[in-house]
Amino acid sequence: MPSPTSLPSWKALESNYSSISGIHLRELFAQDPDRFNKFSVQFQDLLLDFSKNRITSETFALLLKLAEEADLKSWIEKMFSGEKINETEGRAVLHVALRNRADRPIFVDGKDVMPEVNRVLAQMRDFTESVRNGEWKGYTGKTITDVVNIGIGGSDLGPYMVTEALKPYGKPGLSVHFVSNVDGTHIAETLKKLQPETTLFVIASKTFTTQETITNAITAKNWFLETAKDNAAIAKHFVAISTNAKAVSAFGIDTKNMFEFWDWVGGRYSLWSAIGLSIALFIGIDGFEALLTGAHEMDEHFRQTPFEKNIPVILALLGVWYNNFFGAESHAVLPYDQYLHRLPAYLQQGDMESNGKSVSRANQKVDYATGPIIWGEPGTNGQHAFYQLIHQGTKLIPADFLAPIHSQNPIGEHHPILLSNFFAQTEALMKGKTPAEARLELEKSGLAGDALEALLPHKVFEGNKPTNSILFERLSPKTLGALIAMYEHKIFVQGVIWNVNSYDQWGVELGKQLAKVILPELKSEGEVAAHDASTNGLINFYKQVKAKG
Ligand SMILES: O=P(O)(O)OC[C@H]1O[C@H](O)[C@@H](O)[C@@H](O)[C@@H]1O
Repeated sequence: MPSPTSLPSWKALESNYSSISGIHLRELFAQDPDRFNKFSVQFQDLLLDFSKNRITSETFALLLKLAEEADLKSWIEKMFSGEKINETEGRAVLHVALRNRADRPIFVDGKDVMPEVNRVLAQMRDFTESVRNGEWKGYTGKTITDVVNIGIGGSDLGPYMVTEALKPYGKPGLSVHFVSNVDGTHIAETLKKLQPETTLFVIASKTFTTQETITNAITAKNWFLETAKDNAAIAKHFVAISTNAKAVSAFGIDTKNMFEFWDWVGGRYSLWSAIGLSIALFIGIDGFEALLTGAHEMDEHFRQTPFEKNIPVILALLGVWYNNFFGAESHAVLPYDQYLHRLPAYLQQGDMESNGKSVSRANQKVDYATGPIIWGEPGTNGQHAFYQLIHQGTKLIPADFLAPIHSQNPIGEHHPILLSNFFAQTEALMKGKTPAEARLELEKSGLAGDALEALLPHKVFEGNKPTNSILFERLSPKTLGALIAMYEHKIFVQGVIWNVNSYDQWGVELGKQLAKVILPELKSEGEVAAHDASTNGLINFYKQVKAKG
């Protein structure tokens, strides 16, 4: 696979960029009344309007050509057929198998993975149903009222984001909590609200070696045993989700209370696996399967739809366009749905851990930009915080706006007000306000002369800011599944174009290694001198102040 910058379409995009970068989106809309129809796609209840992007038909055709030249079609087939496309770890990448509702056989090392996937799903069904219907009892015979998922990264962000997003579908009387941070405050504040006899801990860790998770799990176990005083009671209150049975039983959880998944499931792509147990406990297994169905249907759309109508492909190509040709460094995710408040945080791991790479699949340092910085907040909160910079700052921030047509809480005028802000912001970002328009407004307000001239430049909005608008009927489990899969495939496509392995994460290792060295130093006597002056200084300052008590 050659560097993307050597592809003919890349060169053509460079000259396309030079010819269109001076054109305003206003002009593009004025030139073509059909622009919305041309640059929007509908898939089931979801509409993607990408017409407010700085592209012409020629740009779009060249971007599609880039996908062809990057051999995207065959990469998609490689992923879906279980090829080991995570080369640095020698693993297949098969989150699509977890939601393969068609049960199409998928082979890894000559073995169909589907029977195992279905076995664990059935195990999840039995378990979650018995907890939810009260058959599963705590050690004193009480039903479970609280589930605490202990995990971090991919073993936290997905289930947390989804249970927040699907709150209206949750079982009354059953609460889910998430503890991820090794900061003792996180678990302490969570446990304050809970009773050991009615709490179920779900210890979620692919490797079951993650320091944060094991530390939190031990604290949870100690807290539980302080009251229960009987190791045998653990079986009723602790279950594990992992690929590492040995470590699970070493921790003291019976492997019959373990839900398995496999090394071909990446952490940040694992909410579809048993890692989704807290989701299934909260919304029920049928709701969880609806989430899988939504994702599966997006998978099929991605696999089978020509690129020009393929939503993840289009989103990915537009991202490449701004990242590599306009030099945009970040991408904002702006959900106009309070239930999606954790979506930006979830996609930070999904996208940044996947494509935050600088070595190519050919093991060479890349000389072009790869994954963007992902950030965002729900609308309208963001409007009153950072939109100023998007509108009038010096940086180009492409953004995704997402919203449901129907609110889950249709109270008074709230939802039309929310959506009017969505539409107004994307319009304002696109159109801006010209100096002539700003002048007219100021004149109407009675301002004139020097005062007007001084204020005028501050009142001008350049506009020409690109946005994607993603509307869907309502935030159901199925639609949410489709939305998440849409972003997963967007990330995949970008990884293919940038020629990086989106499925390893070596960048998380160095800090872990160094923390292991420093932890004993924090506990030992005397000053440390083994590090650089800054690190020594910080550690020794900590030790001095700590010693004072
Ligand atoms: O599920 P685990 O094994 O505890 O890993 C939790 C997280 O650890 C690291 O930060 C990375 O490898 C992440 O991708 C992963 O999600």
